[in-house]
Amino acid sequence: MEEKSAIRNSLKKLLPEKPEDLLSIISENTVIENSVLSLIDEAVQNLYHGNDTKALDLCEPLLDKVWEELNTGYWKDVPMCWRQVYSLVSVIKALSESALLSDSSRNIDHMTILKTCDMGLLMGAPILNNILARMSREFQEAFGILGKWKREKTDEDSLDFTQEKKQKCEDPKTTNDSSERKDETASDFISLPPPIKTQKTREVPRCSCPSVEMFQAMFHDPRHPVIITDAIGYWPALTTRKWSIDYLRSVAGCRTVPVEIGARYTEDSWTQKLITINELIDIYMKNANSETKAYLAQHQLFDQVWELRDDISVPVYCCLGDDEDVDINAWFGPAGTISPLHQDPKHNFLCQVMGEKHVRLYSDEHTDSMYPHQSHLLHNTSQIDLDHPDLDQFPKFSNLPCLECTLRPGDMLYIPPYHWHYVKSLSVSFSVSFWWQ
Ligand SMILES: O=C(O)CCC(=O)C(=O)O
Ligand SMILES: [Fe+2]
Repeated sequence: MEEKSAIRNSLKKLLPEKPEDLLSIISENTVIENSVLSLIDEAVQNLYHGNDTKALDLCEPLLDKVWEELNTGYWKDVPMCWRQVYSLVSVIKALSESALLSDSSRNIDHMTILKTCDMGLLMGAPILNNILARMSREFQEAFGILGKWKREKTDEDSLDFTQEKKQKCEDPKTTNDSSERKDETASDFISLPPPIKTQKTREVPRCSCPSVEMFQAMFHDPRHPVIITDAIGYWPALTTRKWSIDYLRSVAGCRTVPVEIGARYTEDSWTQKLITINELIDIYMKNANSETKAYLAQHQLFDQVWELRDDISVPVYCCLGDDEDVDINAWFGPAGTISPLHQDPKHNFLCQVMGEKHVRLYSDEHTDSMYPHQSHLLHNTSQIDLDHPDLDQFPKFSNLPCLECTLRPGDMLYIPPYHWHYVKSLSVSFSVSFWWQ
């Protein structure tokens, strides 16, 4: 009982002092109807006056109303104020739930509250210096969900590896080690896409931690893919808090995330759903050949789970662009996930943290021979299925030069803007991509 009220109090400390300050995130001339505004006002007043039951009961109809607004039309056209209100009501809901943890008639447990925070983080827009991310961190810590990896800053966290950085670029044929494929869960064999004999295929070159100037002169300006080695080895994710299935469960297992369900996003049966990371692991990762693939793909997990953000760093080379504006995405899934041949508009560092991935690359100079889909939604994706290439249907593709590689933990692949890429995981895999420009 005491522990529960301690949790509630530590969460309440994150709130602004006065109800007006919480309400101030809604701008004066908003499109939100007065009836909704007065419900929000009532919920906030009840929360600040300790009427948690009343505050919580007001949240359900409010969230239903906002949900409807969020799901009308295209996501990009949804007015930002509705997303902010979704976050605001999620804050009220999570706080009043935390106060009612001991109320046996309510059936609220730690998962209920984390789910409320996550729904706000996923559907809402950040408010009050990302209060929902701060609340979920506080909540996980207070509830002891962070387990044995509970954060403790050590000197090793800030280890600087610069002294060890060697500047040398090598031919991949001589440096590709034959390290064995290791993987913690299923190790069934995942087949590579068939080689296309008419294409001249080379390995992506590897370069050990070049200086920024050297990277710019050799790869960035001429826009050549390269695997930079020895550049991210100091990340806590690869050292002190070495990521593993157990570690991810411990830090983020209870968190709700969007996953893609289906072999690849070009298929009709492909869909998305919200599940916890524990469910992703238990249901989809234990059997590599499981019929249905689930992939936590292109998700800004690090804005949601701050503990994981502390385990990685933005690569130094991003200073060649606007390093304030880097999109960091997580890609976590079982063996056999496929990102079909596609292109993205920004520079990319695809960093491998757990497991292995096979990548094929084609230069943007050959876009004419890549047969992009006609539809607006898939115009950045090729119609060519690399796992079953049909060269009669796509003849111009047959003679293109191809680059390929296998990414292993510690590898950082530079993909220049608009370079076509196909990615298949060969084991349970976690990659982090940095898109920058
Ligand atoms: O790792 C993957 O499955 C795809 C990564 C990707 O397409 C990207 O980082 O742009
Ligand atoms: Fe991509």
